[in-house]
Amino acid sequence: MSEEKGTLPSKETFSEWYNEILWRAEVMDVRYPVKGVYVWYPHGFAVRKAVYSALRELLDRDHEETLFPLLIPENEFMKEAEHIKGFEEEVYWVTHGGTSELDVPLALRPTSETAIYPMYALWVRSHADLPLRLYQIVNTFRYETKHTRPLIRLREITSFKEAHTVHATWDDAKDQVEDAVALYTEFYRRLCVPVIISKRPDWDKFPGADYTMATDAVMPDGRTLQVGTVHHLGDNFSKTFDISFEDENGEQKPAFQTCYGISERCIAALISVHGDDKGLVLPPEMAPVQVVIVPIIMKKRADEILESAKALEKELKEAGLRVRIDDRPLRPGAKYYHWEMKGVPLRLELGPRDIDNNVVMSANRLGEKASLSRENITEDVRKSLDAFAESLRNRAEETVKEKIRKADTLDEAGKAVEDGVAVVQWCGCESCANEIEKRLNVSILGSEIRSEYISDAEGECIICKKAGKPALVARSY
Ligand SMILES: Nc1ncnc2c1ncn2[C@@H]1O[C@H](COS(=O)(=O)NC(=O)[C@@H](N)CS)[C@@H](O)[C@H]1O
Ligand SMILES: [Zn+2]
Repeated sequence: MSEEKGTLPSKETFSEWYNEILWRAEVMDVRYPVKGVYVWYPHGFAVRKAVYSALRELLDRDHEETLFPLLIPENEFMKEAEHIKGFEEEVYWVTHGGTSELDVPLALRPTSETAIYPMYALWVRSHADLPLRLYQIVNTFRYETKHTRPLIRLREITSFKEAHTVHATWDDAKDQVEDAVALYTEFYRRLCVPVIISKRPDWDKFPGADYTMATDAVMPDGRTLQVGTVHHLGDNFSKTFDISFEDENGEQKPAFQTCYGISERCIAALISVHGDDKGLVLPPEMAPVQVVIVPIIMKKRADEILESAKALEKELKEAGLRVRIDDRPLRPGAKYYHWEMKGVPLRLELGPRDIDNNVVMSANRLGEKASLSRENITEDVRKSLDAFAESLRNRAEETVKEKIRKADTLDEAGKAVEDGVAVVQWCGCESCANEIEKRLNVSILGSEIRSEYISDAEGECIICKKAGKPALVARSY
C-alpha cells in the first residue's frame, strides 16, 4: 500500500488535493461499492483513534460512555413531529428479516434521540437521577441526496459522537449547552483547528430543538464546514417520550435536555486545514507516528549506525513517544517523502558524523531544521513537538483571519464569500435573511458569534438598515 505515488496536486485546487491526499496518505479508500460509504485505511484509522481518544478524554470528565441499539422501531421514530419532518427524507428502513417481512419496520439510526429517549423515560425517576450525561460513538445512517464526499458528507457516518443529557430545569440545560460549547472549543484547540461558534438561525436549528449552537471550521477554499453542533432540546422530547422526574417536593416534572454531536468531519477539518502539497501535517497529539528516525547508513559503519538508531528509538519510546525507525533498503529521500505524506511531525536523521559529534539532526514537518544534542534528546524532542503544535495553531489562525472579512454592503459580502466568510450586520429577521440569500446565493450561517477574530460591534442591518448585530454569511459544505 505504501509505494511512492507521485506528488499531490496543489492545495490551490482544494477539491482535487483533498481527494488525492485521502488515498496517497492512506486515510480513506473511496472505492467501496456503496455511494457515500467509505473504508478506513489503517493509517487513517490510527489518526481517528488519536483524535477520538482526545474527545473521549474531554467527555469522560463528566459524562459516561455507553451504547444503544442501531435499530429503531417505526413507532418510536415517528413520535416527535419536528424530528420526523427533519429526518423523514434521510432515514434508511429495514423491512425484512431474511425472507419474512418485519411486522414493524426498523429505522437505521440517523441520530439516536428516538432510540435513547424511551430508555431515558425508564431510567429517569427522581431529581437525584439528574443531571444525566451519557454519550456514544457509533455509526449512523443518513440518506444524503446532496453530493456525498469522504469524511464530509456520508451516508454512513462511521464516527458519530453523540452526547445526550437530561436536566431538571431549562437553565440547567442551557448551562450544559455552554459546557458543551466550551468542550468543543477545547477539542478543536487540541486539533489546532480554529473554529467559529455561532447560533444557527431558527430555520436551521436541529429538528425538535429550541436552539442550536454550531461550530464551524473555515476550509482552504473559504467554504465553512459545520464540525459540531450543540442543541438545547427544551422539554420537546421529554414531553413526547415522557421523561419526567419527581422533584424535591414530590411533584412530577418534565425534564429538560440537550444533545450534541461531532462526526468524522473533525478529521476532514484536521486534514484540510493543516495539510500541504507534500501530504498530511498532523499536530503531535493526533499523529500515529510522532517521530521517525532515518539512519543515514554508510557501508563501513552500518551496524554501528543501526545500533545507535535503535538505542535512540528505545529511549524515545520509554519517554512515551510514538517513534519508528525506517531501516528499509531505500535511499533517505524516498523515506522522507513517505513519512511527510503521512504527516509525521518530526524526523530525526542519524549519520556517522552526528554520532561522532554526539548530535541528532532534526527536521519538523514544516521543514524547520535543528541540531539536537544527543544527551537530552528526549527533552529537546518534546520541546520541538510542542513548538511545532504551536506553530500549526498560529499558522491556521492567520489563514482563517485572512478569510473572515467585515462587509458593509451586499457587494462587499458577495466578494468576501467567493473565498471566505463575510461578517454582516443583520437585524435577525427572516425576510432580510431571505433577501441576502436571494442576492448572494448564500445563507446566514449564524449570529451571536463567539470568536476572538470577529468584533461584536453592532450596526445597521445590511438590508433594512434597522439595528443589526454581526452575523456570518458564507458558502458551506
Ligand atoms: N452526512 C453527514 N456526514 C458527516 N457528518 C455529518 C453528516 N450529517 C451531520 N454531520 C455532522 O454531525 C453533526 C451532528 O449532527 S446534527 O444533525 O447536527 N446533530 C445531531 O444529530 C444531534 N442528535 C446531536 S448528537 C453535525 O454538526 C455535522 O458536523
Ligand atoms: Zn433587516
